[in-house]
Amino acid sequence: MNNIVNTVGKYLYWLSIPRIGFTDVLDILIVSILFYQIVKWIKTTRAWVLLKGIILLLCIALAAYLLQLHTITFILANTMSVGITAVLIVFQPELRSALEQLGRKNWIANIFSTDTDQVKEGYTARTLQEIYRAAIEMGKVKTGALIVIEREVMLGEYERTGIPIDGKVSSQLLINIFEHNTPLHDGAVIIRNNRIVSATCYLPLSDSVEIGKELGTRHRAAVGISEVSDSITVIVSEETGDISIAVNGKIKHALAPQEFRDELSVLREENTSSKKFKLWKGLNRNERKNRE
Ligand SMILES: Nc1ncnc2c1ncn2[C@@H]1O[C@H](COP(=O)(O)OP(=O)(O)OP(=O)(O)O)[C@@H](O)[C@H]1O
Repeated sequence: MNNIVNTVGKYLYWLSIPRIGFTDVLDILIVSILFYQIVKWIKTTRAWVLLKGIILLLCIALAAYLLQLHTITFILANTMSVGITAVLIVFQPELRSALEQLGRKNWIANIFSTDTDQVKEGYTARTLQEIYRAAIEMGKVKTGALIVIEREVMLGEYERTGIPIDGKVSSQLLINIFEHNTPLHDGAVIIRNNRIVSATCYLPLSDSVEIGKELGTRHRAAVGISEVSDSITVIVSEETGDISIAVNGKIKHALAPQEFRDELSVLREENTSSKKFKLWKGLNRNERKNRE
């Protein structure tokens, strides 16, 4: 009898609810906020894609371990330690900018803010139509233009190199910005959430050898930004009036109007397919705003 009571007592001991003090709650709260802030930051950088890759690798490592696949477990365990050093080197610019922001940020306001201006709303058909119309018009008269359309990866550090605009996207505004001999025509325009956020932005230049020799720094800058982000960049050549698109480190040069329209429509499809659930509210709100 005593034995049974002792055994049950042992199990009940493990089942008993531990005492939670104020410091434990504070501890969990701080860790949760930190974790949330880190994930939020990662989501706005190209490290997000990498994080998904790391999670996949961890799943494979776990499966290999459970299935006793010793060689795969050994290889993954060893590459991961080297991988961490590689990640620190590759993402050195992002880490540096995060640490710089740490010093600049108003932390209390940031932690408790709903951060509504950071919410991605998705591009409306109207915005894409305005960009299309502006590029075609500028191409006809050979006005050089560089239009970066932000997607998941935030382009804040490039936006800060330019002059803030915060204007609704319209073909007239874009044409006006890139008009020769005006103060805003040099550099790139960045578009976020159907608004032109900044003009005269300086973009990183690509050193890819795949870019044709006939293409100069405007095209290199477009490819450069597409290498460090998931943005889509529209380039209008001042020399030829050709319209090109840079995406994922590649340039699609001298597009026909229909090809250009199709390339832009990718942004619209993103809203209506993969992000349907996440964005439907924001999209409607945005469309309503645009109709007003
Ligand atoms: N790093 C950069 N970031 C943003 N804009 C840039 C950058 N480098 C160049 N530009 C823009 O490109 C213009 C120079 O274009 P350049 O003639 O060298 O390029 P290109 O690719 O030959 O284009 P185009 O066919 O229009 O002549 C600059 O005046 C500036 O507006």
